[in-house]
Amino acid sequence: MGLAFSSILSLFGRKEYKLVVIGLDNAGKTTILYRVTQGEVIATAPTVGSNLEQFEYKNLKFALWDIGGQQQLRSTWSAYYNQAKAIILVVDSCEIDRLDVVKEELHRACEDEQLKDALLLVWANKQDRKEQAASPAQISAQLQLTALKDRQWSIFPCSALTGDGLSQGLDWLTDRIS
Ligand SMILES: Nc1nc2c(ncn2[C@@H]2O[C@H](COP(=O)(O)OP(=O)(O)OP(=O)(O)O)[C@@H](O)[C@H]2O)c(=O)[nH]1
Ligand SMILES: [Mg+2]
Repeated sequence: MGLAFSSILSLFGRKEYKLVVIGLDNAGKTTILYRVTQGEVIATAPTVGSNLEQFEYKNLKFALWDIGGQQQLRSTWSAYYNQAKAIILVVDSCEIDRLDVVKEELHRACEDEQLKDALLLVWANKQDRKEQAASPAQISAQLQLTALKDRQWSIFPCSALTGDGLSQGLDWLTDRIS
């Protein structure tokens, strides 16, 4: 049965894994999307709706969904969760004032039945702003990541501008998928 299934998969091409990027407005989600899929930093405008890009990493195929993070758009996030292999939470590490709101949104997402088996990767973005950026440990504590039960999660510092930390996050994901 397993063999037959894998032959069918190879007939129609390799499986594609769905990743959904969430986070508050201005966190850097769209910048990360294009950094990861095109390898460059592009000028962004606030996302209304979503962006979808496909990419390959370590021989795995991914569909990366980036959703608008403005307050009035957050109720639409769950419409993207179906079949997601992982949720990627992008946090602006310099916006410590809004970590409480991030925490609420994250814990709401984690309670969604559609995400019960999804991996959680947290990118503590904007670490290039060294003076202002909170550390992953501080962000992890504020978001109460250790309170997430039955969930594989990890947090990585990163900068969409410099590209630092993005491959470490993707490595963590692919190690758990392959
Ligand atoms: N310094 C710094 N700025 C960043 C970084 N990543 C993104 N930005 C800037 O943050 C701003 C918002 O980036 P976006 O990628 O549009 O943010 P978003 O999360 O997609 O926002 P919404 O679409 O409104 O949800 C832009 O001015 C980016 O250039 C980073 O790593 N470091
Ligand atoms: Mg955006």
